[in-house]
Amino acid sequence: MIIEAAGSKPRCYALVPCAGVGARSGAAGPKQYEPVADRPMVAHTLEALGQVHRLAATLVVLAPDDDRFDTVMPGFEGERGWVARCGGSTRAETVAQGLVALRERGAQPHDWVLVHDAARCLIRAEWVDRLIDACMDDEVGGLLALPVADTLKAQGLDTRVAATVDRNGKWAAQTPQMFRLGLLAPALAHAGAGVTDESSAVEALGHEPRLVRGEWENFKLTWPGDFQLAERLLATRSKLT
Ligand SMILES: Nc1ccn([C@@H]2O[C@H](COP(=O)(O)OP(=O)(O)OP(=O)(O)O)[C@@H](O)[C@H]2O)c(=O)n1
Ligand SMILES: C[C@](O)(CO)[C@H](O)COP(=O)(O)O
Repeated sequence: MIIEAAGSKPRCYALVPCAGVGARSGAAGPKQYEPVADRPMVAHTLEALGQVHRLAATLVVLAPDDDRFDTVMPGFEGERGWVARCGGSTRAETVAQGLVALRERGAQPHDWVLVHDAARCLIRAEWVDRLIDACMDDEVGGLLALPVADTLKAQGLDTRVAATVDRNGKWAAQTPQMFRLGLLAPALAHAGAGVTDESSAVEALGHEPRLVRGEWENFKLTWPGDFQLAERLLATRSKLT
């Protein structure tokens, strides 16, 4: 259990892992800088997070040799926008290093950290607010996720079906994932570099994070075709607003 310091209300910080290479995307460089609806993907992500008023600051964690962010996001760094060039070779390492950077910037163990993939650029402020509302008074924290809608197949040899897996009660994890800094840091240290999301690390310590309904549109741009889909969705949004 994280003890709250007397008189100090927990703050919420966003931590955006942005140090991947995008190997599955087919892009020539890191996919977070690929243009989507006329802007680099990460610009959409950070614009949405900037509209979440309960976030005290957003920390973007870049690869140590990143030379693109400052060009595509001039003026991002300031009171509510922080950058740390300490990304690792896996997402979990990037997030763990980002937590150290948050501590160096004054975040406390009882503060909440909302980890959100740079690659989920269709996130909306209202969905982040939904997660904060659901988790703020929770002991552990939680994540946006969606109940699995398709029938699930387990792969056997040569892409043949080995079994059909019961989809009942199964959810696909999205981000943001929201945990106290003082729980998430030791959870990631315990889980190691290969863990694919924050929730699994927290679960491995015996906790049961809260599942908060996400949105289909909050998908992660992973494969080449995802970029055209995101482009179409963003175009529809700008016509509506
Ligand atoms: N070493 C890494 C790997 C991933 N990420 C970030 O984690 C998010 C989700 O990861 P994923 O979609 O897997 O991104 P990539 O690792 O870039 O893609 P791929 O696995 O296809 O190489 C992305 O915002 C990505 O930049 C990161 O910060 N550091
Ligand atoms: C964190 C995540 O986006 C939740 O679905 C996902 O686990 C990231 O996985 P990846 O293999 O790094 O894309």
